Amino acid sequence: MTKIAICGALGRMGKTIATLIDEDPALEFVGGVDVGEGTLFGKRVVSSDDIDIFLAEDKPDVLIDFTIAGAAVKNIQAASKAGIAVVVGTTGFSEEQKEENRNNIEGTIPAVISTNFSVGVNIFWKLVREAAKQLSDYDIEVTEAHHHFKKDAPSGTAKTILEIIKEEAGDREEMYGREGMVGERGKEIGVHVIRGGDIVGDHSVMFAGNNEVIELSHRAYDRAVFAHGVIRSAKWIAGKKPGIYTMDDVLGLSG
Ligand SMILES: NC(=O)c1ccc[n+]([C@@H]2O[C@H](COP(=O)([O-])OP(=O)(O)OC[C@H]3O[C@@H](n4cnc5c(N)ncnc54)[C@H](O)[C@@H]3O)[C@@H](O)[C@H]2O)c1
Ligand SMILES: O=C(O)C1=N[C@H](C(=O)O)CCC1
Repeated sequence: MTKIAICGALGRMGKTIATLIDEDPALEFVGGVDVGEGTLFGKRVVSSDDIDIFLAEDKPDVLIDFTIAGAAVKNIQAASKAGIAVVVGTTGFSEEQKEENRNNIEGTIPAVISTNFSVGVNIFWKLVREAAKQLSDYDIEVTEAHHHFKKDAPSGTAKTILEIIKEEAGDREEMYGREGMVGERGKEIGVHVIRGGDIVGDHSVMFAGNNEVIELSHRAYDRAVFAHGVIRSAKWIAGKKPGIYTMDDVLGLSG
């Protein structure tokens, strides 16, 4: 039985993940951490100020983090001190925060980090990579849409898409929306962010050439698609050697 705790337990993703853990006979939900205290599936959710005591007392095998970047850095540090594996889905990290996470993880604990835990998105990234490689001279536009409450922009998934495109099609300037006379320009990637309603997560990449357009897109209809990938990662990471792993490792798609 793998014991799991969640940081951000009372949030949208926290509750979705806890529901799947509760239904899985191979997993035990031991509680969580959030800004305020509460209970979830009969287990305590403590204030983030008490994370060290919580980890020492409830001893999870894996700590899952779906909070906000600043909080996630501290939670990963606490897991590292306690020697607990982590699965991190939080997005919006700065380069400095990513470096801090690497320092807290490498050589100390195993971690799966992904900007998107949906299996479909991980395959979508591979399709985008192939298209960017083959169509490196086309104009490329990235569009993402998320719900009204999403804090970071562009989404972590869109940032991963931008990294992939640049790796395959060469470095390009990111152009966030356009207004006025846009005139002549060099190679760029247009980035367009939409926020509204309860959109779970849409991403699309358009490759536009002369007389033709190829568009690749992924749409999530339910947060369960992310949560299922998180559960798969939590089962996979328990007992692994220290280091940072990706969903490719979890899904056996690397190499
Ligand atoms: N990687 C993925 O597949 C994936 C999927 C969905 C969401 N996300 C990311 O997960 C994060 C959370 O998304 P959400 O929709 O669940 O947000 P949310 O706002 O519903 O939930 C976040 C929770 O974290 C809590 N929190 C804030 N600071 C905290 C702290 N210091 N310690 C503990 N808890 C704290 C909040 O109170 C809240 O309950 C975002 O960064 C989002 O982009 C990633
Ligand atoms: O709802 C969110 O917030 C999501 N965040 C991730 C991102 O930033 O890419 C994944 C999709 C949903």
